[in-house]
Amino acid sequence: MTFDIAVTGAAADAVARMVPQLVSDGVASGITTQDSSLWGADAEDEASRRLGWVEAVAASEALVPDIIALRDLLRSRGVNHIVLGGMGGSSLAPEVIARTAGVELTVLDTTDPGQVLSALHDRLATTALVISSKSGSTVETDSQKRVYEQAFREHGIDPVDRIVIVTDPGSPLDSSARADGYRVFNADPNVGGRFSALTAFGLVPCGLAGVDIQHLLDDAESVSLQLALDTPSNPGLVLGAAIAGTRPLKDKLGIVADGTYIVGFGDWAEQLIAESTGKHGRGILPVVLHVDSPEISAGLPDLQIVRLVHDRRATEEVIEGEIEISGTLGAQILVWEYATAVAGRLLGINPFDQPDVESAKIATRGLLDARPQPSAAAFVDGEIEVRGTGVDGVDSVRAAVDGLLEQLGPDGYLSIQAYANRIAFRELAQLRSILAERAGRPVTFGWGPRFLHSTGQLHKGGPGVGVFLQITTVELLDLEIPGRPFSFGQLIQAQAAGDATVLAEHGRPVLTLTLHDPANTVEALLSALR
Ligand SMILES: O=P(O)(O)OC[C@H]1O[C@H](O)[C@H](O)[C@@H](O)[C@@H]1O
Repeated sequence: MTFDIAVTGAAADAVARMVPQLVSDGVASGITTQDSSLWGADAEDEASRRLGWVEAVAASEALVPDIIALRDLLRSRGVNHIVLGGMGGSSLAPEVIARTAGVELTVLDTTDPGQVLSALHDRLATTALVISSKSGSTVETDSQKRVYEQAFREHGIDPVDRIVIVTDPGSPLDSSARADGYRVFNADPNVGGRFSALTAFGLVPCGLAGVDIQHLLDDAESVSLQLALDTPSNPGLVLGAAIAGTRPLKDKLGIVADGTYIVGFGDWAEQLIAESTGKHGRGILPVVLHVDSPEISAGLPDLQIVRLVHDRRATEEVIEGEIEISGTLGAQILVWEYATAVAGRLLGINPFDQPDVESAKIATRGLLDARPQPSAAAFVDGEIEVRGTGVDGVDSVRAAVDGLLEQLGPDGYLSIQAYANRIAFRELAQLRSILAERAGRPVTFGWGPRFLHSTGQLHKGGPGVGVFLQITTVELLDLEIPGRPFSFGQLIQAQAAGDATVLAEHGRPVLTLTLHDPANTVEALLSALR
């Protein structure tokens, strides 16, 4: 199994219409030789610093022996548990790679105090922490590092022996970590976060956890020549045209794991597609679905289904209108990166920037500085406070959510954003299918603050047709962030409130449900909405 793609229906029409032009324009070879002019003059400067991923496989080979040597050293010291602190492109790929390999890696991409506390209390004596941040300035990652440094010290462990840093050369984290004596792996600064899966960002945490990272690179290498060629069968051109060339554009992309051995691929692809394409009022909304999700059989004209199947045989039985893909994880990562770059060209956008991510960060910082009293709830239903759009004249959570769904347009979608402990309250994710039944439109589910570094860009910069259901939780225990004037609990609340403010400024409806003592209210919420 290397990589196979089959297209039917509108996707096949798009391939027939677009690929010959992409071939004659030399797009595949242009991407491979890092031609930064492929996305227009406005994107050229950024693209000139963002195409290093095309040679990531070759460049990363040199890292493998160092990572394996460090893994063995840590193991010889009794370290058998790896935690990864990082957000977005610095954590989504490692999670998929490790889960697919069946290797334990604790991914801490949160500011939820309960989830951070649980991680801190989990095998600290035999844990090493990888702190990954390209920019070296992401507040979540910095907070995770601070709290682990303190915990290690309190347990008589020198953090220098247990914390490994992955960052770009010259970042603030690079300088401070080197000064503090940490082991630092530098990544290629000419690769953006969401394209960094096959660089040190994907390889260091996974390799330390025990994944066969050489195998991953070999799988990617097996498609790299095919991807470089200006031929009609180039899978990067075919997939790019199939997802971004339909007319009218099917701008929701349902990603369905249907037999693939890859675990959680949609969670990684979400960031790649949403952050790369969702800007200037355009974009493709990734929607992670199950085989039995209501959207699949609903016949929605703007939803393109891509099914990740097990092998070539399955791709011979493609469901009409769908795209079917099989392939190894390494191959899939590289093909989807090429396809996303191709999609950016077809959509006429710069696939390498994320202009609207910063707005939520600014709003969060403003709230952390000013610490305003939270606005009064419009009403309280049981233990759930209700605020936001469409709550006038209603007095139940169910009626408020119905009011939100009524604001869905014919091309709209519902985004559920749960700022919560995604381990302890994983059943909150059931809200997706519960509300998809009722909404009749695509529904996405994201954990906050992790989605802010992923689909968050598209929700604010994309076509502007989403309606938003925020779930926030107030846990009984909070956790201080050493050396910071705010706690994890205050940070996550400010992140939720900041993003709600920015979405509202974009004219989008936002309904916020706040669950006090979530251990006792999550089930009540699910029951209220079933
Ligand atoms: O790796 P870092 O610099 O910490 O960035 C983590 C994430 O931050 C931002 O949200 C960017 O939009 C993402 O693309 C990036 O992956």
